Amino acid sequence: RRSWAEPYKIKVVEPLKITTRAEREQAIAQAGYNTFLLRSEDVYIDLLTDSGTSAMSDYQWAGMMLGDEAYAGSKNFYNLEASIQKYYGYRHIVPTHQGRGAENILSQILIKPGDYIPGNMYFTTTRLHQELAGGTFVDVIIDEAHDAQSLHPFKGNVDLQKLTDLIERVGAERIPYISVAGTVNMAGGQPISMANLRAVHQLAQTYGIRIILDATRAVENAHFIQQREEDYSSQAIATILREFCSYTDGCTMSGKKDALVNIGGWLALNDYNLYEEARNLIVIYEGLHTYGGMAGRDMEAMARGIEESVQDDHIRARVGQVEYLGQKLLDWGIPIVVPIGGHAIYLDAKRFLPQIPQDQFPAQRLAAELYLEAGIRAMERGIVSAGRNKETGDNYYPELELVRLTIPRRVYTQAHMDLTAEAVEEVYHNRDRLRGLKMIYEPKYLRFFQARFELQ
Ligand SMILES: CC1=C(O)/C(=C\N=C(/Cc2ccccc2)C(=O)O)C(COP(=O)(O)O)=CN1
Repeated sequence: RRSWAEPYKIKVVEPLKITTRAEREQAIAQAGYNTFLLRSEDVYIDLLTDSGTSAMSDYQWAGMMLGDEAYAGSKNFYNLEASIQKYYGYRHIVPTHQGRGAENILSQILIKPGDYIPGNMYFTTTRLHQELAGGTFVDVIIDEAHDAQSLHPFKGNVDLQKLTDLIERVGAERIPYISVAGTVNMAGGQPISMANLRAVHQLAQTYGIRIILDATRAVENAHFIQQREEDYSSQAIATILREFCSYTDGCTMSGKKDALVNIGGWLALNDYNLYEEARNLIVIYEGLHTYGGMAGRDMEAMARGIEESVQDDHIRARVGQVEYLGQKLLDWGIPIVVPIGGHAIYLDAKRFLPQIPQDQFPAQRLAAELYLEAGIRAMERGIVSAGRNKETGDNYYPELELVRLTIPRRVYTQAHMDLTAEAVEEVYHNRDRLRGLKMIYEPKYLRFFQARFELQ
């Protein structure tokens, strides 16, 4: 079997600074042991997020020079609208500056206080916007998704019994929509199968309940459908994506992931009346309905990024790089979430650091240690990210206590992956000496972004 290589060559590079351990000890202490508070210049390999960190192509950069910065009616908006309609299949498009812009508008037009929004595992910003609109998120994902070691090929699947139970308990009129994410970030970038989404669609139709897709990484989800569902093994990614979206009534989108841009997003809706409401809120929160918080050049880059993102060679290489890193770690016995996800490797901090109780933030500690070891920045995806129950104020104690090594698209080489694997292995080798953290500053919302910690 011939090795695979990236379907692109590199034309522009950004030199990276390599720091000393002493410099990193100072930097992480000043950052309160929170990788979000590190300066980018103090980071060697930045695996914090795949959001907004991808490299654009020459085709996209050329598009940046074609920015029509007219306040209203920019031609780049119509190019973007056409690209979304072509590849995602939705009828009406409302541009937003990024995913949260779409989540804010969607929540305001669809959620009433006392509503329930079922979804396949929570996502931090999505759930917060649902709660700010007076809704309650209800997790209806299959149980296997909460088990880091389960090899279920589609851990993003909805448990139809859990969904039915909720609908029977609260009534369909209290459920403005079902929130489906493909892939599921907090479960480890895990896909939902086409068969399951089709079944959710059929169930939703019997109750007259809408489905809104979080399409942020739906192209990666299409890759797993192509690889793991036999009916789709010979279908193109673009074809799979269109069918996937056709089972939903609209989507929120962070273009900063699949769509290969540094800023951008949208809210897509098939229902004209909902679109009209969303379009009216855009002029309050995002600007005009033909730019939604983006410059013309950003819309052009995203229109072109969408086209590139659905190419089979691109997505195979993208997910292939994640699999390459994950397989190395599995071969060395490092505990990670399986199956390997689409955009990141998730270290299982519960198994990595069993000596640290969850309320001393093992994933937070592990992310800090990886930075100290090699200047590699990862993200805590455990108890700190899970936050507090909005009613009781108690910490959530999630099954999954993870450190996410998130791979930006078209940025790092295989050598960076090799070095990352070696650094993780080194930390694993010395893991017994690590102790917990205590939180010394806790923000009210999405605390993981700005919280500060000290060594126990
Ligand atoms: C599935 C999904 C996402 O992953 C997503 C953003 N992800 C991000 C960025 C992020 C957001 C919140 C906490 C930490 C990191 C990621 O690092 O994974 C958004 C919001 O989009 P936005 O950032 O453009 O507002 C909606 N849905």
